[in-house]
Amino acid sequence: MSAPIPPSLAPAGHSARRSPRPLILLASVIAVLLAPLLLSQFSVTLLGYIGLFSLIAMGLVLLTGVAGSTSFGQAAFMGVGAYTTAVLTTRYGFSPWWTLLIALGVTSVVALILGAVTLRMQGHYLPLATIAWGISLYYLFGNSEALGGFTGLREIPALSVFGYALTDNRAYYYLIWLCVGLAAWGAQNLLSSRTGRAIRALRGGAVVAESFGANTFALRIQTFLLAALLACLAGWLYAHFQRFVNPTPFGLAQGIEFLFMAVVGGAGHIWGAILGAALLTLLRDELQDILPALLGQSGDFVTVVFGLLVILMLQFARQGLWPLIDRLVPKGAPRIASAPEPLPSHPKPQAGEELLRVEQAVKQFGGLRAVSGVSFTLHAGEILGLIGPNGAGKSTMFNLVSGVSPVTSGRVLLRGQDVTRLPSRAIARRGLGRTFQHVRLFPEMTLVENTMMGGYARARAGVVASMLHLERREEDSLQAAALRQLERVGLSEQAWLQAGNLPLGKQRLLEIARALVHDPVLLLLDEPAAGLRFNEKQELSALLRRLRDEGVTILLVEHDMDLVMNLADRLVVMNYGEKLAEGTPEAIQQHPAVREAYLGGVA
Ligand SMILES: Nc1ncnc2c1ncn2[C@@H]1O[C@H](COP(=O)(O)OP(=O)(O)OP(=O)(O)O)[C@@H](O)[C@H]1O
Repeated sequence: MSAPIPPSLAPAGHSARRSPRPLILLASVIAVLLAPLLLSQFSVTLLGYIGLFSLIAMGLVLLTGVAGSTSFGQAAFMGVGAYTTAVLTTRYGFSPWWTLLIALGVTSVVALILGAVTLRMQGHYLPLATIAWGISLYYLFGNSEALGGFTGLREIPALSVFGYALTDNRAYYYLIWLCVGLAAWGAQNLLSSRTGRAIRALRGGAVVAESFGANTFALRIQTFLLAALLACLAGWLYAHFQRFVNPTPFGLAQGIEFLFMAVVGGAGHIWGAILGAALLTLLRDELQDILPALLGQSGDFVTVVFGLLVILMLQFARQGLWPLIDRLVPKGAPRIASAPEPLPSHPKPQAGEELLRVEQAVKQFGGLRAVSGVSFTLHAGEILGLIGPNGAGKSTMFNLVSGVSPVTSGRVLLRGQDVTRLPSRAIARRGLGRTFQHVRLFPEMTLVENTMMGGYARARAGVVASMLHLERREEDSLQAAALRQLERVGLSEQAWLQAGNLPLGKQRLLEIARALVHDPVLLLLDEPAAGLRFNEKQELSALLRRLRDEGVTILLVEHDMDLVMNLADRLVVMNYGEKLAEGTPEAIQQHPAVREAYLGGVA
């Protein structure tokens, strides 16, 4: 069945004119193709290095810029690729094309082991771990006699393609830039896909991505693996380009420089990786002659300059240089599919069906009982308000229901199924959608992209299908679902604007649209009226009432008594972690214990 998009959803805020971007891309490809014919041998070699470093910086864009996991150890993965082929070709006579497969395999094993051990680390522990393995692998290369020690391995054979030996730097240049082109295409595809959006969401913390049903640890591992494989490919190409390897280019200093490339170019942008690699490689080439002459002494002053450059970038252009360039070129109008397939939906509950049952839930934080034996039920088509004074345990209860933190004892059942011990992504996949007390959107992404994130669990395409752009139909369906929910919450006019441009009230509506794309059977709203103005609160009330009338079931944690009393069908009142009362808003307003403990003069 096709689901046409209403004409009212035509994209606003985009240029109707043709974007020059395809032409610029074509001109860049032609420039890359012609460069070896016009430039000196030295310049072609330099461009070859830029290509190699671009591959590694692209991996870092995905890993660090997009997924938010900082790595100083990518040079070590380049070393794994280079040394694997160096040893196998020089010592054992393997064909280089076989060694590519073996190197990718070895890198996968190393990356999966390192990733499994280190990627669970939070904060600064992960970068420290990447430094540790960067140093370890460097000394492993240097101290192993089998790997040629610090003097390295020589006479690595040239690659040959269809019997034609690539002994000329120009031929390598084309091979390297073919790899760069394919990697950039795949990475761009990935970033604009369902998986790419979930990887982007990792920066917002695991709780957000898990609330869409994404397995954040698996996403981190996949991104880590991808970055490692790109570095390995660069290392393999490097070994056959140089025909010689030693440990120096795979040390920590080089790992840091790769990170600089990504930061300077624009750590969140694939093209920024190429820009950063080009700028720093060309700058190093120029400065290593100029600086010693200028300063009258020899030494690695280039790294000092790079360090200062990165500090300045972090101070004045934290997103790197690419966004500054990108802003100058207008974007084309987005493509809107005309008749996409609908996405799979959760089976709809019967009116009045018991959706949620919380039985004697207890949450203990050390000596504090934040939730103490609370029970309640929620039926399909209801709005249930969870209220109570500050510190009463509402947010903790919200986290127990959504699986963000496990109960100490008691049970939570969703549609009759025990979900007590399930992680939040599994509960999300059973039909729970949620918003956050402090809005957790992605300000640089459009409203449509933000909303599409919510449909993660309703689509299937993984990393490989996304990189090869085989998920187009699914993407169309996700986009159509996102546009429909944006219209439902009244944001279709702004659909193609960046979410960061919205006032808080609209951002809260956008979070609701994102949760609705998930097709929730139960919607959890955590203080949706917090920080809203009077008009915005009225808009929110009207929307929630409309959603209830359309059959959406809502559990609402809210401080605004006017809003909650007028909206909720029933209320559960918590105080000091316990359930104080339960009933209709009218009954609650008359409840003596509630009046005394909480409502005071409001009732
Ligand atoms: N992770 C935690 N570790 C320790 N104590 C916690 C933790 N989370 C919450 N608490 C404590 O549990 C109690 C209940 O907190 P909770 O945030 O659930 O209350 P609340 O009703 O949502 O309050 P508010 O309306 O201010 O958001 C508080 O005393 C709080 O300090």
